[in-house]
Amino acid sequence: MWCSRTALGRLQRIAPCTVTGHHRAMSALPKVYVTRRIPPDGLDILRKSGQVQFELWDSDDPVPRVELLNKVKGCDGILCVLTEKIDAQLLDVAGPNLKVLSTMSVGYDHLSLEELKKRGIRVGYTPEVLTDAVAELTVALLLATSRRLIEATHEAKTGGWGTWRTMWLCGHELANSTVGILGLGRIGVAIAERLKPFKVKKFIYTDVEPRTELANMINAEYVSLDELAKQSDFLAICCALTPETHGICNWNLFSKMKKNAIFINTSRGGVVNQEDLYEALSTGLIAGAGLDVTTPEPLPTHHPLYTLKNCVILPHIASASYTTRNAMSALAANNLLAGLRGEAMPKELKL
Ligand SMILES: O=CC(=O)O
Repeated sequence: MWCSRTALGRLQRIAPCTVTGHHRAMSALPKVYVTRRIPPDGLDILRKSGQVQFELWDSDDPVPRVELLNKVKGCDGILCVLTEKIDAQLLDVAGPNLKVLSTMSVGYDHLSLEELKKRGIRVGYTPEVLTDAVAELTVALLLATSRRLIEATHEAKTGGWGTWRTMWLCGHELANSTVGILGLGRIGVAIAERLKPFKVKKFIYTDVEPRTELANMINAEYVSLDELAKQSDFLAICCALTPETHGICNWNLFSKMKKNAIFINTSRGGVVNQEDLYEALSTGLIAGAGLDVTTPEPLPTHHPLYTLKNCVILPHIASASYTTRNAMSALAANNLLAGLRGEAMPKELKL
């Protein structure tokens, strides 16, 4: 029977399944596997649709690969999150019934698009609904890094706060600065819109080609990657992780940056060469880095980047607001259902 309870060893809690759909006709309903406990709005949509029977990995932790491979067999649809690698092996195991893959993320570097396309599987993702939350967090991380907030609270808590000192915990301010954006999309624009009231002097950006319409919204100038590195006081990384952007933030880039520059990454850890970033931060080549994403995730607690006062590391929380995560889960559910009905998805990735 599709509904089963699975014991998964000591670390993993038992993953209860959830089945929805009309009982009378359940066996006729498309089968869907949901790879994680997703926020309630998305689950409600799936439950109330009466359109699918679905099983859920009802845990906050990722489904073990073996279990995932077992569960996707014969499925018509999969709703996944960014920790699941959707590759040829998984798609082969899932088999020919699989028509729709819906990811609850704007990023899709965990999906093998070529393999999906080859099999005619449609893909839904969740852009736009998370733009505000990600931009907000990026600004928070930028300010925490440039104004040294984490270091400062640590000093206050641990007795480092002596008298008021003239140069103690000085940081870098946004007023009159040049802000660079690597990869100008909706999120980059939303970040710039939020930074503008801080009296930023100039926005510059680079991308594979000029994004004139978006750039006009924030009066940003298109420059080369070299110029972006040279001119930016603050550099925000907003590009997708692709073979072209993998490791693009490396020694070559850092060595061209200003000594006072603050580097902020809320896209994917893979765009950064972390050894080079460590060197750049520890030798004072650049002033600081704020990272919401790393390689790997979680970043092991013994990683050298944690030893640096000028590196602020967050555990990939850019879209983590209640509203946004619910909106992402609702959109992922609606993408899945529309795809299974053979209709246009609210947000479909063009393969
Ligand atoms: O990183 C988060 C996402 O891709 O949605």
